[in-house]
Amino acid sequence: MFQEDEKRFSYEDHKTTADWLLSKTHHRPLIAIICGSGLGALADSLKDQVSFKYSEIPNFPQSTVHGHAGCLIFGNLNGKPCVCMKGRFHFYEGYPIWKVTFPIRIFHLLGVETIIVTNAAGGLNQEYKVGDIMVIKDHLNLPGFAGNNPLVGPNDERFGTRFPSMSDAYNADLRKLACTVGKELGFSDFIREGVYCVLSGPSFETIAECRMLNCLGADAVGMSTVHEVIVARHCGLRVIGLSLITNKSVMEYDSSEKPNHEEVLETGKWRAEQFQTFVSTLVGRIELNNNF
Ligand SMILES: O=P(O)(O)O[C@@H]1C[C@H](O)[C@@H](CO)O1
Ligand code: HPA
Repeated sequence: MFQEDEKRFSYEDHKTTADWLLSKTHHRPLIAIICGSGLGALADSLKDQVSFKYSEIPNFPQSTVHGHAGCLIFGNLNGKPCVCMKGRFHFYEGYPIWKVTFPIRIFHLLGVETIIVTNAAGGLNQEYKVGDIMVIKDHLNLPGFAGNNPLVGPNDERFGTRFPSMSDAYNADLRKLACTVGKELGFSDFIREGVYCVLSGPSFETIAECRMLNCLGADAVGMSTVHEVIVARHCGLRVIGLSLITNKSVMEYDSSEKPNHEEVLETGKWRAEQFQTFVSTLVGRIELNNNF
């Protein structure tokens, strides 16, 4: 694969980035949030913000996708110290998979203990509606079946073990908390729990692929998140994942629907307020300092 020609970042390179950030801000985040496509408004609700463009952070890749602004924002959300990626990196942008997940290890070195990964996704489950929020219960790493796993390559034990378990990837207590918070907010009509499947993109799925993924047990399909989650679990972060169902996957040959990025961003805008309330309330209820 052409991307693997690039030299991987060492533990020391990661430390350089983390130490640079720690020297530039007084914030010491315990929760990291990754904003999915069209969900960047979430980052704007942080109080006492200190913000860095990705272009000024040593070793950081750049965002190239519309709807991913490209800045790292530190601040407090509902009283909790957070760091928020307003814009993530995707494999389809041409980054090697280890670079896509670079920020996760930076979060670990900053002292983060819990990560909230959000994304926009197509709804494969026929009961799902556009605008539903799916709490991710588990994932299917389809690129991983073909060897595209971010942990392929030499393992640095300072980050984590060679063979991490993924049977507990999405923290059960946090999933339960998310469902409780959803109920309390009166959001039950559009909160779901399901399985997210990652593909590499950037092309959307064919009808046959959507049918196959649904048969395999996937409720939603997207182009991100799973690689971040694998690296997060490898270095011991606690994970909760949330998918906004921005479009229904096309499952019928007589349908004239076509998934498109504009619809994805529009749904993000349309659900922005409730999505922000949901995440902010959840953050307020998360127990910190390894008290889990
Ligand atoms: O970053 P996420 O996974 O939210 O973005 C999804 C996948 C593609 O990047 C894009 C397609 O519209 O949205
Ligand atoms: N497929 C893949 N990725 C996506 C989709 C989709 O339908 N919607 C948003 N991201």
